[in-house]
Amino acid sequence: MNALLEVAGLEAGYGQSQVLFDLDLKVGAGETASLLGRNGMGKTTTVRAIMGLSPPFAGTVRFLGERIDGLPPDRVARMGLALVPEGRQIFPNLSVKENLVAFAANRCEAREPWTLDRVYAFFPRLAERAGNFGGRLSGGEQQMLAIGRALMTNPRLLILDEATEGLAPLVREEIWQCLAALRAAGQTTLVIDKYVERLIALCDRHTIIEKGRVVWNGTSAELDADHSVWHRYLGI
Ligand SMILES: Nc1ncnc2c1ncn2[C@@H]1O[C@H](COP(=O)(O)OP(=O)(O)OP(=O)(O)O)[C@@H](O)[C@H]1O
Repeated sequence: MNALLEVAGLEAGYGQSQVLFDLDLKVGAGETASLLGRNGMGKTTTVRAIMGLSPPFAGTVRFLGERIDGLPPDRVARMGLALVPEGRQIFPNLSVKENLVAFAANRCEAREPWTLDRVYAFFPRLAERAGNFGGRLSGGEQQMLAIGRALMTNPRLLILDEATEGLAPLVREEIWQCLAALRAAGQTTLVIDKYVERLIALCDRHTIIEKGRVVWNGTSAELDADHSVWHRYLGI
């Protein structure tokens, strides 16, 4: 696999408290990958370490073959990584349009970059609500805005942390469809979520962590075929 992101031997945590141990993770160019695990197992910490938000204690994070561990978050973002964080964190007092243009860039030098018009075509609901404050949107619209804002940076790698959390089933389905469309468009994506069946349908490969360590990784076909893994590590 031609790895776009390659995490090796990652150890990270908060202050004296170590959360991740010798964690390896790869995402190939053009792949959609998932990071799975029960609550509190270290998924968000992994993403924070990749993005430079929680500098690793040890290990390496390579992006396009270059070391990015230890770089500040803005440098990591400029390399072409974009995070849609847990809780969305859109700007409530900026309009939809202002949220979208705030960090616009063409990080991956795409021939057909994401622009305001393209994001509006992808999420017509955002076009309808262009002048509304972010804080006045529904949960699903806020999630679309968070994804649209990340796409406006034209990321080489899009990371979504619990993008469907707290959404009604129909709205959740809209987000899954949007992720499938991004995959079809060739977007490389790392998805953290808990809906295994939807992730199997969406993703190429999966990594499961427990107590900060990788306990399983494999393809969708392998995860689909072994429900004992779901039971053992995901409590399903
Ligand atoms: N800011 C922090 N300071 C100290 N400990 C933290 C902090 N954030 C998370 N932790 C701890 O790190 C561990 C891993 O948390 P993390 O948020 O990475 O898990 P997660 O797998 O993303 O779970 P969830 O699905 O609940 O978000 C947990 O024990 C958590 O209590």
